[in-house]
Amino acid sequence: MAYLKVSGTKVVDKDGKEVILRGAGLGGWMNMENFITGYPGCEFQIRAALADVVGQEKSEFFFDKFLEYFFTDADAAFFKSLGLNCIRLPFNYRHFEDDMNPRVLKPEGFKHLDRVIDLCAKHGIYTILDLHTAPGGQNTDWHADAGTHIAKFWEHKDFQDRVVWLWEELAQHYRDNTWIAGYNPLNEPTDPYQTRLIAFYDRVYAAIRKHDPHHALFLDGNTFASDFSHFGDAETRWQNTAYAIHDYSVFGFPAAPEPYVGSESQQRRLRRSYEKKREWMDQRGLCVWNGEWGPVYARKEYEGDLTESINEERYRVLRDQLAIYNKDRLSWSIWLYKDIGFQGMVHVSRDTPYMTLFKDFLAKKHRLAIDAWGADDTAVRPVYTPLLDLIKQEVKPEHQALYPAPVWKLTDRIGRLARNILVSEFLVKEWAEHFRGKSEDELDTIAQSFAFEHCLHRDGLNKVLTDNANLVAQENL
Ligand SMILES: O[C@@H]1[C@@H](O)[C@H](O[C@@H]2CO[C@@H](O[C@@H]3CO[C@@H](O)[C@H](O)[C@H]3O)[C@H](O)[C@H]2O)OC[C@H]1O
Repeated sequence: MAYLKVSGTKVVDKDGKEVILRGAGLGGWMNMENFITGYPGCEFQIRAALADVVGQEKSEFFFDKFLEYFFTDADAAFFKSLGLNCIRLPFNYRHFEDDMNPRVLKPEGFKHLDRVIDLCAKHGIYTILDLHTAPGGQNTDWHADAGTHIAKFWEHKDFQDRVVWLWEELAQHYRDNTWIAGYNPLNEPTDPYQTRLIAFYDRVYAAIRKHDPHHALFLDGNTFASDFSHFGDAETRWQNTAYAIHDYSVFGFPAAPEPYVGSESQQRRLRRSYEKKREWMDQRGLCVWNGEWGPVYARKEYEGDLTESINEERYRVLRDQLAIYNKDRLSWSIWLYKDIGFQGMVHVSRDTPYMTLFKDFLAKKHRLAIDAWGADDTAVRPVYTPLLDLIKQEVKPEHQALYPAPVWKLTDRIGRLARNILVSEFLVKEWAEHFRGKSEDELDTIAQSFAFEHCLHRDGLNKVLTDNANLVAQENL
């Protein structure tokens, strides 16, 4: 088999035939995330806390088992059966490099990544490798696993040097694997000055190409993959490269300004926000990949009787987004394949050992709104309103919109710092304490909760995806 390539606006195979990549992201796996796997804060915090409670060896055992069960042959077979052909694989740099031992490759990092790439290949599924975290944090959010809202990656050359080094290692390891559709060197950068991102991309491009002239690159726009306005003529320096937008629509989230009914003006808004993100590529005839998109879903335990109607509305957003993408023959990767029940195509059943163990804790997390993604802060809003009012009163309006504004409003910033970073931090130990005294067998059973066999399917979402797969197959879209 030969490598896929980017040619003009398309991804093509060796015969120049267009291949539209349609799939999902394996978030929460080699880069764990709070709302996906159910812990508070960031991955580095819960890993340290679990080691404190059960010891380093048992903690490593648990996480290794978690990585194993999270994606197996059964997952790949199911994924393929939905008519999808590509999985984006987000991973945390810490699997490959220790902060206390920089630039020394940890070969064990390849264990599960290689395994899943091969499993996917066996089922005819392409993969895209996504470095989802970088030393210091390349963006302001929890999924950069830095524990802070300041993206230090942009301020320390050494952090950037380390990522360039890591991609050289990865490129050497994967250069011959034709089932890898390409590399996505940095998830959702937020560089407040914009220019440092382009300089970094120039460096990482050259570093990868030194070892691997074949694989396509998928480069995210700045500010959570939404803004290419400062890319200038950079595309002239980068060959075999596609550009990644992340096309989340506010209509797919609890913060939607109004119920989504698919009205003309709502559809126009969906399309406008998508077109704005891809403007730079369209002006230059470049290839676009939508690396993340998709609504979150209501849950019976929180939204009660409204659950089904809310979710029907979200499926409608999904269908309308897909109609837009089909028209443009867009390659996309929906967020997300598996989780504990908020956004995934499959989710861990509530009667598993993990979900039973954490039932009350998860309810508390929800009440305190300590995960940022799709948060419902109703129960705690009165606590934070005085802080918001104070800032509004005391800070000049022109100083209130700190980057990444306008994507982050003032309320988002307060929520991120006060709830998602500060309050979360206090709950890390409580999460880890649930494991105290557990034997290896018990830890294994808990980790097994994430296995495909113990997951339920989000049928509404999967039906939209398979209907779409049938449609595009019939109509050659
Ligand atoms: O790991 C993923 C992560 O990659 C993803 O990041 C978020 C993407 O959306 C950001 O906000 C959106 C920016 O564009 C506006 O148009 C949308 O309305 C916003 O939702 C957000 O700040 C990022 O954290 O999110 C999910 C993680 O699991």
